Amino acid sequence: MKVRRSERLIDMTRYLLERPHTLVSLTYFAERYESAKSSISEDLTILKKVFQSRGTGILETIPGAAGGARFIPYILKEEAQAFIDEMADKVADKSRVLPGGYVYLSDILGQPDILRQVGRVIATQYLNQKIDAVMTVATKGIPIAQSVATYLNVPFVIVRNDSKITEGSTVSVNYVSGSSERIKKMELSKRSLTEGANVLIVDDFMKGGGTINGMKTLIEEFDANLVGITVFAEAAFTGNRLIDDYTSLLRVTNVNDNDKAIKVVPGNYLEKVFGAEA
Ligand SMILES: O=P(O)(O)OC[C@H]1C[C@H](OP(=O)(O)OP(=O)(O)O)[C@H](O)[C@@H]1O
Repeated sequence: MKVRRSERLIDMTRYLLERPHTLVSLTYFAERYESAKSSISEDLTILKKVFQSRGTGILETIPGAAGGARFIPYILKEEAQAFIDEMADKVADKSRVLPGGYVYLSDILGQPDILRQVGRVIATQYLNQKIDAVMTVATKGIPIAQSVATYLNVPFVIVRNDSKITEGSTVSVNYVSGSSERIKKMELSKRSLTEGANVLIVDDFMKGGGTINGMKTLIEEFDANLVGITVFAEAAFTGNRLIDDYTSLLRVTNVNDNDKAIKVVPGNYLEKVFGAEA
């Protein structure tokens, strides 16, 4: 039985939002709603306009027999800026200061609504780039990687600091933990990445950059390509930071575990993604 437009629009919206970066054919929708392709095209035009005006994302419409629609989630600069400012206020709490210049983030990055926004913000930075996998290191980076991977609709791979029989054969690299000057090892299952894969690195926190640098080395070992590095927060680091080309949502500019002082400002995300006037 033919489905009314109001019902089609609601169901199409859900269907497309659950399948970001995926081309859904006109034929599929026409059969799903037992409606003419011309009606579906009109539906998609309505969705395209509303998604754009409400800042939901881009609805690419591809014409022709093999045509269809592809939903690309993004976040508008104003919404991203408001979220980053809100996170800066949340993190700038002296009770979060940890020894060694680290900051306690697990409560913030354990909240689904915050993780959803973090994923949307980071995915927006890479929406026009070919990403085959999102990489992070266990443990605290995992929820961020899962959220970004959901918005980009690609797998995420987890680098580990310990060997597990359940990971099968692995590639391992030694790296200098930038903060502690200690040699550490990280490894990734050989099944995780294929040669030439385009990889995005994400993590919750960067201080000396040694962890990120270790993941960069792993990507080289797989003959894969590093597309970008984005972290939720970076700490001011006076040493020789091992990473120079990265993006951060927040920057912890002043943290002192003696007097528990902490100052948090927006990182370089807004400028890198939306331009200098951000
Ligand atoms: O830039 P660096 O000086 O290398 O530090 C950044 C590391 C340290 C910390 O992880 P840990 O707390 O060591 O590990 P886990 O995420 O498993 O808690 C954080 O999640 C980053 O991965």
